[in-house]
Amino acid sequence: MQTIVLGSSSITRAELLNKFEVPFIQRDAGFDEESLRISDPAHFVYHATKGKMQSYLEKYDLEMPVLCADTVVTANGQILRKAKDRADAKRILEAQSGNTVSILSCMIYKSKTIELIDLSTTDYLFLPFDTKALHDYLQSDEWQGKAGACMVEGFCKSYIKEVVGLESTAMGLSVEKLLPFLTF
Ligand SMILES: Nc1nc2c(ncn2[C@@H]2O[C@H](COP(=O)(O)OP(=O)(O)OP(=O)(O)O)[C@@H](O)[C@H]2O)c(=O)[nH]1
Repeated sequence: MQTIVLGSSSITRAELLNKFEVPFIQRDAGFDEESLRISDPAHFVYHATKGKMQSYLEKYDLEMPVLCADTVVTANGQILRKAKDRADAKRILEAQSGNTVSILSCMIYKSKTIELIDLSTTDYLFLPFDTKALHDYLQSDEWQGKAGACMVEGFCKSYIKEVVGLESTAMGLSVEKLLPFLTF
């Protein structure tokens, strides 16, 4: 399998590619999502991913295929992105406690021969988060750098009452959907 570029600074996305044994190098795409003024979650995550890809291609060529992605969490129709600080993380997590949450991940894979664009959603019905467990999680700083301050494989896992969709999508990269295209 050809080595690709993960055009992302995300540790989680790197861990996902390693889990699926996809050979890659990692480069930051260097796009500022804060520049986007889009309230619709699907539009936001798509344009953020397009922006990352465009930013990457301004700096690098396509000698190696490149993969960019973006993830947002939504609850009550709001976009819940990465928390700015612990208080923001508390607000964001409380919006998800006992609630239906959708996590949207968009990815764009581009090589000299193909371009794949995928936008997937994983829906969770969470039980109410235990107050002390939430406090301890907030003290841990694990919420930092995570869309929605959420870790579906970590803190949030024990509160999952129902789930529809891939866990990888919820973690930031729908790798299972990418794999068939890596041999093109
Ligand atoms: N471990 C973990 N990480 C998550 C989860 N949900 C979202 N994330 C991560 O949250 C981050 C969402 O922020 P993005 O702006 O999409 O990506 P980033 O980390 O800033 O990295 P770039 O691609 O360089 O922008 C990504 O790194 C996701 O992998 C989760 O449930 N578990």
